[in-house]
Amino acid sequence: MIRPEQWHPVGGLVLEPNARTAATATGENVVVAAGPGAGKTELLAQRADFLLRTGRCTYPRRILAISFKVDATRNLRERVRLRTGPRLAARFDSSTFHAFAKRLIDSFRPALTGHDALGPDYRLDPDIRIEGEQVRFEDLVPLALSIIENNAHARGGIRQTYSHVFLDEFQDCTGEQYQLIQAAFGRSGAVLTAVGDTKQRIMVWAGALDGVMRTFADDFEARPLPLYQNRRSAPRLRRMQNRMIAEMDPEAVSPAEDLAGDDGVIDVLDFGTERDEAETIAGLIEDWLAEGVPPSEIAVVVRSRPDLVTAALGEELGRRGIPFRNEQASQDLAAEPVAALIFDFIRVIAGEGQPEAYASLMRVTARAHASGDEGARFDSRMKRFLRDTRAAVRAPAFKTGDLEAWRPHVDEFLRLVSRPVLTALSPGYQQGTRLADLIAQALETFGRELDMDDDAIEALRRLSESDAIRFLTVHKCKGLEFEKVVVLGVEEQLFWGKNPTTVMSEFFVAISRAKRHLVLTHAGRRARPAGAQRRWDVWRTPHRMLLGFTFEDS
Ligand SMILES: Nc1ncnc2c1ncn2[C@@H]1O[C@H](COP(=O)(O)OP(=O)(O)OP(=O)(O)O)[C@@H](O)[C@H]1O
Repeated sequence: MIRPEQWHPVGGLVLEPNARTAATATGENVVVAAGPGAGKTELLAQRADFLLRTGRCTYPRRILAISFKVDATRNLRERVRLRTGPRLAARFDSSTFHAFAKRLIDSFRPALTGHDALGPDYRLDPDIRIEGEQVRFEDLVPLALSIIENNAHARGGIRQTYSHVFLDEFQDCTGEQYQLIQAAFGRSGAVLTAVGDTKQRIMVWAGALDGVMRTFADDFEARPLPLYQNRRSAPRLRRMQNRMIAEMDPEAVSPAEDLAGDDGVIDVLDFGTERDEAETIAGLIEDWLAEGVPPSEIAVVVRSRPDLVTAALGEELGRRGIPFRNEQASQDLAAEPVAALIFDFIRVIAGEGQPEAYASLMRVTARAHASGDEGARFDSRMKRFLRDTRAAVRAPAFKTGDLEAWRPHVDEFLRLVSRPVLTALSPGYQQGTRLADLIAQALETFGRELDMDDDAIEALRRLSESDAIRFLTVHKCKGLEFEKVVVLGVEEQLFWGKNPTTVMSEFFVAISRAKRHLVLTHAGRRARPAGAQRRWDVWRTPHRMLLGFTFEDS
């Protein structure tokens, strides 16, 4: 343990004064409002390191960090583990609002009474609530709130557990979520740190509270500590962001002298049709890859309906053998341990030299039998099975491009791993049909990728994070950053909405993901893609207002 004055930011980072104050605050709540790339998430990781290393978060109490997306929770957990080491990081719980609420329900379920009462084997379902048996995802936060509000034992338990609470992307907190935070930690000894950016508020449709950061500052007497630097984007890109900030939040504008410099590129490309667009953008991407830009540093962002808007580009990339991943379908799935297990299995039997996949496969399957003779027998059975299956899928008669040919092998593998090991992979797998649904989804997703080129290893590359270019919606790209960002279709027909502020915030989130190179496109005509069921506008108009922010003031 070290004294607070001995603490330095880990990784040799230099924190600007407000960031350092927020990272090392001891008795007071803090709200950090800052623009894109200011290092808000990094600040939380540093703060966790400070609290754990100096013992300000006293053993055995813990830190709770709440983010909005599963991959953001993973990212933060991983950063803290790397910075602080596994032993101290074990007291850092990184969770989504839904997961936190579910944990409360599972721990204090008998406190739910009347219509809210739930049996021990209750299930989760996306759409249907059945009294006593099944709840929807959207019911989790209100049920957890009811527990906290009505049960002093639960309230006391949660307050005893957590001495510090972090709230990431707080601008998107909804009324219900805010109530849960208030009920759990309002007027308690817990110290709260909230970070967010009102200009990136894109969850208004889901009930994000108007002015939640200000409300929080008032209710929790939190000290506002704005950050001013942008650690992510090159100056030319920051100047474009700054022109948008001047419209959205004039007080947060940076002085021009802070943004001087020629580094960074913004291209606006105008196309006749989506085919021309696909060809040029695929060509650009091919060049970037040839120059050595890693695929994981390239993202294509669309406002909505990514599967339709990117269809032509996907075909063109496929034709050129460039792996890409449509995150709409696969991002959440890739985070599921059972999907990862299935993909690793296919990698091992279909590919050459897949040491990482093999090692993680064996790590999981080793759990089937702990140790001793039985363990050794299981191990050799698994190895034999893998050898035989490898031979089977390499036989000339095996139809590599047909999902149905793979299915019996995957089924056999999962049977061998055994159901108890599979259900132990994640707490949610014991409930209802979740495990079976995920297995079916993993196979379907693999099948869809397989249809593109009949190549199992290429299909899996497209599904893996590091080897594929990512197609993302604005909502999925929140909190991420890439060297090259292409925003496809900056058109009135895509960037529209009842609330112009939200449209602007969404565009702002998209463009602020780029570190050095931003490409904005629009096409005059987008042919109706196969599978477009709802309204589809063939003729398109460039979004002049949004594109106007690319012009440098002279
Ligand atoms: N103090 C610092 N010094 C150098 N680099 C930093 C510092 N803080 C953050 N960074 C880097 O800057 C980039 C942006 O940081 P981070 O993702 O934490 O920003 P953010 O404020 O959460 O952004 P956004 O709201 O746009 O998602 C990251 O690459 C991070 O590693």
